[in-house]
Amino acid sequence: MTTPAIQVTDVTVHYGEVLALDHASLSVAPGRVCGLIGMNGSGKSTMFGAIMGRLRPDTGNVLINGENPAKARKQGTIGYVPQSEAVDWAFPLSVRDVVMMGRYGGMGITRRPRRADHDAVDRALERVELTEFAGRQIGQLSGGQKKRAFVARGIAQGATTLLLDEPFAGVDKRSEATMTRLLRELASDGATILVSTHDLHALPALADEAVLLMRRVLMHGSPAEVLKPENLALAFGLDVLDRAESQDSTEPQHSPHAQDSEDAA
Ligand SMILES: Nc1ncnc2c1ncn2[C@@H]1O[C@H](COP(=O)(O)OP(=O)(O)OP(=O)(O)O)[C@@H](O)[C@H]1O
Repeated sequence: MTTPAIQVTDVTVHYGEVLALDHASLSVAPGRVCGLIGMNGSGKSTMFGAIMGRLRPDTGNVLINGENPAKARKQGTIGYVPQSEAVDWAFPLSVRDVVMMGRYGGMGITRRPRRADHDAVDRALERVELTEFAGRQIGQLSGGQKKRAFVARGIAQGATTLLLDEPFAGVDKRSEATMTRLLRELASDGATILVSTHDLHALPALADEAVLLMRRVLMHGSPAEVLKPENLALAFGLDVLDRAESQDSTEPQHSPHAQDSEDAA
């Protein structure tokens, strides 16, 4: 049997009295795109923290390609695209600097970048179609472009597992389509991708499989199965069913995110 790219087994996490993950288990095979969905506070970011080895579970364990997550992080095999809120966009770093950070994990921040590092950064920028923005301060990109800059950081570091926390929040449909295409291409090249999203409409085009999270994994199946209103109701509450009926759709939750535009950049 193939070793799962991401294996979360029986993970429980508390923040003081708050139970954020409750014996959650999840397995994602290499080359798959998996959507992680759940309401606010259902534990998605905590799940990412556990997978990245940034927090120590009270119970259970995580393996990345059969390795300890701290080791995977050190080796650069796991990359992370944070929520926009988690980034200080005013920081005086260019897009190229951000992508170059993907190379520091392997070489230590004290070493000057070498030709191979610059080449890897160039290739990553090209892959995410940001070459022309390389010199721009990171905060002066559109929402979708910022996300792609962080994907490029993961590509430059050679990550084979990518975690994306809300990559579609605050981006327009065109940026969403560009990101979806990019993630699908990376997966066909063998990368494993776990994406948390509130945008349920994005899931069928994006993901091979989806996980419903509510402190524990309520369901893990195809997007079509997970998006059935009766299954979404398990994670989002019964009002989802009412909205689904009124829209005559199996994709009941429209993303309320603010729009921005790549063209505005
Ligand atoms: N540092 C913290 N200290 C205390 N409680 C926390 C902390 N971080 C998260 N929590 C709580 O843990 C639970 C899970 O939070 P988490 O951020 O993982 O959820 P989420 O699904 O990512 O939410 P969102 O969709 O809003 O980003 C929530 O009840 C949250 O309030």
